[in-house]
Amino acid sequence: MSKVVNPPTVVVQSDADLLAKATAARIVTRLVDAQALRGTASVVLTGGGIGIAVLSELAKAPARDAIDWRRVDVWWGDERFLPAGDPERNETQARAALLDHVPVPAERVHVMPAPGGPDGDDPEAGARRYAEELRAAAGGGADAPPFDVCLLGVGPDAHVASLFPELPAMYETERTVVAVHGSPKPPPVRVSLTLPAIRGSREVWLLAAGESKADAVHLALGKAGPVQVPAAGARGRSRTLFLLDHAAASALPPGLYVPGH
Ligand SMILES: O=C(O)[C@H](O)[C@@H](O)[C@H](O)[C@H](O)COP(=O)(O)O
Repeated sequence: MSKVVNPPTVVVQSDADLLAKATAARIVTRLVDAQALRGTASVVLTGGGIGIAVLSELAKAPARDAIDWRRVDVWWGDERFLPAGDPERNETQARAALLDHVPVPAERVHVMPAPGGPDGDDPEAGARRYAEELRAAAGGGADAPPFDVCLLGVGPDAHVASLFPELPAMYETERTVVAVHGSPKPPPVRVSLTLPAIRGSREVWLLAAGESKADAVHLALGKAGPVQVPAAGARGRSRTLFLLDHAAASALPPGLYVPGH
């Protein structure tokens, strides 16, 4: 079967606040539609400012209860390898922003490893265990489920999840989850989905707000390769959205998107 990847769609909001609200609304529709089609829905969460702001807006959105939270699987695109409960963990922030406020069953919240857990202090062992969890959820011999939506923040260096330019994880073609050492964004040790796992998603949504992201967004929509520009390699099987605010879209050539209000 030939693999056709649709070109990304760019959607621009006036500022970060509206971007977070509009993305939250979009998540409601996406997960409700997935449940109507397949019974369950799956979402991959991201850390970072805009990613957590989206979760806070989702918690506040009156329509959030249109989602049957008992049938949602929650995964992470990356995690900072810090002890459970650490305020800098993406998990801790996602729980405070959303997961503590909606009835997702604990067994459907697929937390990435933390030091001091079943893997000791070994992020590689944790990555292997998370990969097993993905394989078990996917069933049928697949390596990872086709996530309904994979949310990814974008860094100023065009990183997504904990996939940083030129680091060994960018060369991964087999594994779905890897440990990352030497992350330029603190903390240095992280666990991350790889591009092969991300690309198995039905939809990938890249979120960026602020002028510091403008060049990264420009490169990610150009012809750059994913080793240098990880965001250029993050694409969904059926759809890829770049959800931006005006500042993050400011380096894009005219004509790439329809200017909003
Ligand atoms: O653990 C993390 O920090 C991330 O998951 C990371 O990939 C983040 O999404 C980007 O760095 C964007 O973060 P900001 O929105 O805060 O710039």
